[in-house]
Amino acid sequence: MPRKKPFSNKQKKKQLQVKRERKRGDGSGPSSRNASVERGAERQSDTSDSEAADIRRINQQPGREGRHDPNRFRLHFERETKEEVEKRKKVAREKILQPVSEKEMEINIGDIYPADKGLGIPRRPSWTYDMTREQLLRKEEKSYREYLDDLHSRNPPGSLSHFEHNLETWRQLWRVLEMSDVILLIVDIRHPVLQFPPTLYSYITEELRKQVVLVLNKADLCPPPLVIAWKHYLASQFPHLLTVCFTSHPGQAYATVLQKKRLRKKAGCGQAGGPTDIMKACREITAGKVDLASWEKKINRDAVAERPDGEPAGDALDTVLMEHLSDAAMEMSRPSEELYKDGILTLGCIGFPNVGKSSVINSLVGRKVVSVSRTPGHTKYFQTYYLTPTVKLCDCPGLVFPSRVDKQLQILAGIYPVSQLQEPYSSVGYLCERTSFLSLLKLKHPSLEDAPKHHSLGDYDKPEPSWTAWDVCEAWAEKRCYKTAKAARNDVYRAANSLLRLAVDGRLCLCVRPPGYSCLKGHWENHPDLPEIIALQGRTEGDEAGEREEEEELEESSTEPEEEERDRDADDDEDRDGDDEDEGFRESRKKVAVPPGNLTVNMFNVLRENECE
Ligand SMILES: Nc1nc2c(ncn2[C@@H]2O[C@H](COP(=O)(O)OP(=O)(O)OP(=O)(O)O)[C@@H](O)[C@H]2O)c(=O)[nH]1
Repeated sequence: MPRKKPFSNKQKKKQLQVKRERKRGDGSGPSSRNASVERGAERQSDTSDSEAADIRRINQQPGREGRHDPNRFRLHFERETKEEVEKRKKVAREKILQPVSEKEMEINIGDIYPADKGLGIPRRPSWTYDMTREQLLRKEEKSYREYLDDLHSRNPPGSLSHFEHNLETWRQLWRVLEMSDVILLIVDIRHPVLQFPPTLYSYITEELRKQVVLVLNKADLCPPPLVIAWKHYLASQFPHLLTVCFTSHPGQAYATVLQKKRLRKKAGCGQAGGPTDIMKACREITAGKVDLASWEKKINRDAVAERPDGEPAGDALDTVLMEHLSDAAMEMSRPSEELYKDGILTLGCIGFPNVGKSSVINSLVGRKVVSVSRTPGHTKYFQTYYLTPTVKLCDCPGLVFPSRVDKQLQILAGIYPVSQLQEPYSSVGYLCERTSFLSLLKLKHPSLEDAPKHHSLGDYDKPEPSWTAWDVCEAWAEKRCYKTAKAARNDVYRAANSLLRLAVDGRLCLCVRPPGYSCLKGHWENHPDLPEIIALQGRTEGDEAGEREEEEELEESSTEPEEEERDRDADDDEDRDGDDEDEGFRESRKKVAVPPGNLTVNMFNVLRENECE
C-alpha cells in the first residue's frame, strides 16, 4: 500500500473548503468573508450563467434546503488594496492632529441618507400560496440582486457605507416588521442620524401602516443638552415620530467594573431609565385597544422591588415565555393584517448592531433574557418574549442599512467592526481630533519618552510637541505595555485597536451634533428638560457623592480588567466579570491604584484615571 503523502494544515483547510463548496453545490470559488468583493468580479460573467447558479452566488447564500450552514449569518466585508492601506498609514504617521471645531461635528440626516440615492431597504417580493418554498426563495434572491444592482448603479464605488449583505438577515427584519404591531427603532444617542434611515421609517409608517417609537438609547453616554438637542432635531425632521430617551445602564457610564457590578446589584436590572416612557408611547399608539395595565403594574412593581441584597424581586423571577419561530414560518407567512391580535401588543426591537436592542429588552423584562455583547452582530436570530400577558417583545438581529456615512464614522459608531480593519491608525487620528484625548489618556509624547522625568526651568519655554495618530498609538502602547512578541517593540497596531474599542464602547466618547447645535448651545444648556434627562441618566448630586464613597471602598480592589483583550463576543456579564483576570496584570493594576476621590468623573469622556496610568 502506498504511503500517505504528508499534508500541511493549509492544504487540509483548502481541501475542506472545496469539499464544503461542492456540498453546497456551489462551484464558484472560496467562501471567504469578502464575498461582496467577489460578487463584483462574478457579475462580469453573469450573463453566461444559468439563473439558478447566478442567484446562488449572491453572497454565497446557503444553497440547499435543510442543510446546516455555519456561515449562514456571517457578515461580508470589502477588502482594501495594500497600496490604499500603506497610503493611509503614511498619512497617520505624518499628519499633525488638529482639533476639530464643534461646528464640524454637526451632521445632517440628509447628508447620510440622501433621498435620491436609492438607499432604501430590500423589500420582500410578493408571493402566493401556490409557490413552492424553492420558488419563493429564488424570487427573493432575484429581487435582492436587483436591489443591490440599483444601489450600486446610483452610488459610485467607495461612496456607500458598509452594509448588511446577507439576505438571511434581511429576511429576519422582514419577519419582525411583519409580525410586530409597533416598532421600537433603537439608535445610539451618540450618533442617532447615522442609524435612522428615513426610508425605513417611511416603509414602516406608510406601507406597513405601523407606528415607530424611536428609542434614543445609551443616553448615559451623552451630555444632557446634546440629548435634548437631538430629540428636538429629530422631532423637527419627522413630526409624527414618537421619541423616547433610554439607558440600560443609568449612572454606570463613569463607574469602574466593580462599581458597575454593585450598581447593577443595588439597582436591579429593571432600573433602566426610560421604560415608563416607552410604555407611555405605546399607550398613546394603542389608544386603549390593548390593555397595558399589566405592563404599568410591572414597571411600578420593578421600581419598588429594589432590594439591597440584589436579588431580583418576585416578578422578575417569573418565567418569561419565549417563542422561537421556524424557518418555514419565516418564509411562508404574511404580514399580520390584524393589529394587536388576541389583545396582545407585539413590539419589534430593530436597529443597527450594538445599539443596545437586547439590553433594552432585558431592561424592560427586568432581568437578563437575551444575551448582550460588546461585539456588534451578536444577535443572529430573532426571538420573542412575553413581557406581560398582553405585551410581547421581539428581538431582531442588528442590521446595517446602506448609507453615505464616511468610513471613519462608521468605525467609531460600531457600524464597521474594528476587528475587520486593516489600518486602524487613521481612525485613531479622526477620534483624537474630536475628543480631548490628551487630557483623558494622559499620554507622554514618544519623543519625550527618554527625557528626564522632572522638567528643568528651561523646558517650560519649549513648545508642546505636536501629535500624529501614530504618536498617539505609540504612546498608548507604551502606557499599556503593549509589546510585539518578536522584537518587543511598542505594539502600535494593538494600541490603535484598543483605542478604537474604547471609543465604540463609549469610554472614549465621541458624540456627533445635530445641525445648528454649536450656534444654539446656550439654549440647550439651559433647557427646562435638563433635570429630567440628568435624572434618567442616573446622575444626581447624591449619586455622585455615593459613588465617591463607593470608590473609596473599592479602591483597594481597583482591578479593572483589560477588557479589550478579552473575547469580545463573550456575553457582557461574563465578559466584564474580571474573575479570570491575569494575575500579573492584576498586581500591576494594584500598584497604580488611584487615590480615593481622584477619579476623573467626566461622564462624557468616561475613561477613568486608573485606566490611563
Ligand atoms: N453605556 C451604555 N451601554 C449600553 C447601553 N445599552 C447597551 N449597552 C452596551 O452596548 C453593547 C451592545 O448591547 P446589546 O444589547 O448587545 O446590543 P444589540 O443592539 O442587541 O447588539 P447586536 O446583538 O449586535 O444587534 C453592550 O456592551 C451593552 O452593555 C446603555 O444604555 N448604556
